[in-house]
Amino acid sequence: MSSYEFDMIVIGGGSAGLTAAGIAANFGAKTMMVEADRLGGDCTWTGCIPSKTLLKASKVARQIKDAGKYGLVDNEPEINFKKVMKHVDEVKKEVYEDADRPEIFEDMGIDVVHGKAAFLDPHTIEIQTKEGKRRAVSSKKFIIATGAKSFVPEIPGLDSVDYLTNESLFEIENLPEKLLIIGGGPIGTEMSQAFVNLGSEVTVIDMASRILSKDDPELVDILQQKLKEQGVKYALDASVEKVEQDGKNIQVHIKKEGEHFVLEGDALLVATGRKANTAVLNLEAAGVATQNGQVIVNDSCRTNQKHIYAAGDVTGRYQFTHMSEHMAKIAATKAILKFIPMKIEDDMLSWVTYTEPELAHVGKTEQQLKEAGEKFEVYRFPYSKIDRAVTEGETTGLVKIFAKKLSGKILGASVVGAHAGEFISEYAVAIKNGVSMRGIADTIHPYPSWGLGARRAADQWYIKNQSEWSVKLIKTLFGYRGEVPDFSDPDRVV
Ligand SMILES: Cc1cc2nc3c(=O)[nH]c(=O)nc-3n(C[C@H](O)[C@H](O)[C@H](O)COP(=O)(O)OP(=O)(O)OC[C@H]3O[C@@H](n4cnc5c(N)ncnc54)[C@H](O)[C@@H]3O)c2cc1C
Ligand SMILES: NC(=O)c1ccc[n+]([C@@H]2O[C@H](COP(=O)([O-])OP(=O)(O)OC[C@H]3O[C@@H](n4cnc5c(N)ncnc54)[C@H](O)[C@@H]3O)[C@@H](O)[C@H]2O)c1
Repeated sequence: MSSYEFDMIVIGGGSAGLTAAGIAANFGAKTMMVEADRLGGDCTWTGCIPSKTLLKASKVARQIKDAGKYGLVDNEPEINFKKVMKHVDEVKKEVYEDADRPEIFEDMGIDVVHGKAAFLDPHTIEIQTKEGKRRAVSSKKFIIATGAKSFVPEIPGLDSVDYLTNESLFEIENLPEKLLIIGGGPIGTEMSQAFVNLGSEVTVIDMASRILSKDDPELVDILQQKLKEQGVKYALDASVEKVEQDGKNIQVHIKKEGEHFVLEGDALLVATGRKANTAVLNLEAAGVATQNGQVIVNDSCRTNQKHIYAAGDVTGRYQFTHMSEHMAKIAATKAILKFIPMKIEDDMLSWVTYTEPELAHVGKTEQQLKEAGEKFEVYRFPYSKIDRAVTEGETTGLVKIFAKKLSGKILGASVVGAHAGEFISEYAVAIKNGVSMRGIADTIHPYPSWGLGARRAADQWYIKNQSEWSVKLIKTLFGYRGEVPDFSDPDRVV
């Protein structure tokens, strides 16, 4: 019998913590979950849910503006921003009530405790409640799932202006007239579209030469072109020199191509990455190793301490809800059942930026494949050839698949366009289960579904593998008398 009070303590109740605690309890471990704030974490309260709800409201506004393209009348949407934000708030609460409430986890037998946890020694944590009460608890095993918060760079003057981060953005009551965003990553890009559609003037400032630097440049260009058409302005390759408050306005001083410019807005969103929540955990007491403040884990999500695992944003490895859940599943299973072979499926990493058009990716990027010296073909298929895209007036888009020429083995895929986030799941299933381009091409997909676009894109594998000599061989073997098609363009789309 263990001398510890619990078999498992999960620290943090966000996407990773909730998943890990649920799995641990399900395996019969006496489990405690400690949460400093509200169960649900970043995703429910300050991340995915509010951002996607705000984006949806903004997309509806855009549809009203652009109704003419469906034969209806273009109209200027009447935007009551307070109501929009009330709706965002209601959706957060709905998700919390449905999936994150403490009672749901208490019903699984989990001891849910509110308070901030810090290690006292490798097997004991101290929990400090909001009221200042302290309690020490011991456990045989731990999973650290304390997430991350916004990283704010040291820009002169930033501390003296009222800037926003994802933690405060979804609490604002008034629509900014001019919103400046520092950072053109997923947060900056999604929010630039949300606010421009709702009527703000938006400028994105980034020190990099392009937005969404982890995504395929060809596809990012397509998305960025759309965002520019909708009114988003960009100051890229720009270094932010200082920030100043000028009455109600905020001035951002930038240097670009050797010249100095001042951008002015009534709101400033800082979206420049994330910083792991490890400062208060006292990880030294547990002997857990970190790098740049992030908990170091191996592919089984184990730290350098055999009984302590970590999952999600606190590890700094991926910073997506689905990856936090994937890691939590591995961490909890490995911690409880030790010998089950499970590891992070890096090759299957996927993500979606939920703009309109969406931008999605799974598996290896073209750049990664080139760097690894891998031989592969790129199969492109434009949305303009997908009948459903035509009927829906959503022809801006491109499917790009990276696969082996002969076997058709899929190594990665990137899609920009409507429902790209759904497309990408088909490629994720294919990569995981070894379904080749031919396998997708030969699978019946209903007409005229979006999914049929995935099949048609896979048909390109047949097209690219056809050649003049193969047709000539067929003709000779069977005595056929037709013409040999023109194969001079290997990238022709059929
Ligand atoms: C604006 C925005 C939009 C996003 N959109 C998407 C998206 O569309 N899709 C996607 O996949 N990902 C998205 N993400 C990323 C996603 O939100 C995170 O990857 C995910 O929430 C991380 O989950 P986590 O459990 O690791 O951390 P968190 O959700 O941050 O949970 C950590 C929890 O630990 C608690 N905690 C911290 N320290 C302690 C302590 N000492 N003791 C006790 N508790 C503690 C915190 O209060 C928190 O509740 C978005 C993020 C942002 C900011
Ligand atoms: N749809 C999604 O899945 C989704 C949506 C939002 C956020 N997220 C997650 O949240 C994480 C954080 O998002 P993010 O957009 O804050 O971070 P990010 O790290 O992806 O992008 C930050 C951007 O800010 C720029 N930057 C950094 N410091 C700067 C400075 N001083 N001046 C000018 N530019 C600067 C960088 O060049 C980069 O382009 C993402 O990595 C992602 O994993 C996911």
